[in-house]
Amino acid sequence: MKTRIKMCGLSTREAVERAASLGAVWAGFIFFPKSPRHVTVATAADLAEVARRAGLKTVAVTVDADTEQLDRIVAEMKPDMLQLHGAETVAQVRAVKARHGLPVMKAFAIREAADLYALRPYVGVADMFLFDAKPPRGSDLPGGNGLSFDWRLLAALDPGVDYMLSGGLTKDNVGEALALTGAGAVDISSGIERAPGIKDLDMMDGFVQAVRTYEDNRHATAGSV
Ligand SMILES: O=C(O)c1ccccc1N[C@@H]1O[C@H](COP(=O)(O)O)[C@@H](O)[C@H]1O
Repeated sequence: MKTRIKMCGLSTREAVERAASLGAVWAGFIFFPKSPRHVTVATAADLAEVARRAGLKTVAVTVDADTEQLDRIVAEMKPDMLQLHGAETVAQVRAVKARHGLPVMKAFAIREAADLYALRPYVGVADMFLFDAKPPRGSDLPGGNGLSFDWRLLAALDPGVDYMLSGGLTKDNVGEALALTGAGAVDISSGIERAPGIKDLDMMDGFVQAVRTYEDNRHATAGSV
């Protein structure tokens, strides 16, 4: 099966259209004012419309958002999925799902094996998981730091857990990340930027090409005797 790709932190029509033409599945929009990728709800609503028309699913990325903020994002942007990238509790995930009737992807920051225990109570509640690196000390950003974690830790995961691998992925390391984890979906933001918050269309091309090259090589190896 083809690796599903989410391109996150999109803030221009060009980047959204390129993500679609490259066959990405999801376009992510960041609602976190301290992020260089932050977009207003109005901008996200416009870009989400472009994304939908181009066949992309849209993801609203929020960090410990309150009810009022989520209500507004859902009403105006009409996302297909909510990515909760803060310290949202199981009860909050359940409440968000009940209120909005949308799938929720809960993000977890991973540095060591024990960090994976945190997701246990969310299994069966969150629709999908996202694994990112822990932010460096003093960082204002809970995600989008361009840092990766030890992908081998995911070997301990229950194979039934549907997740997206993220954190510091680039065209140069995504093949190794996929080989080590067997992830079915990847999420990239900084690795397709020429400067914080500025997506680079050539880097977007390069990333997707690297994913597809990995898949072609894997199939070729599997087919050889
Ligand atoms: O990208 C951001 O600025 C951001 C801000 C707040 C929460 C999440 C954010 N991004 C998410 O971070 C990961 C990894 O990004 P990167 O490839 O390492 O830059 C990704 O899931 C984004 O959705």
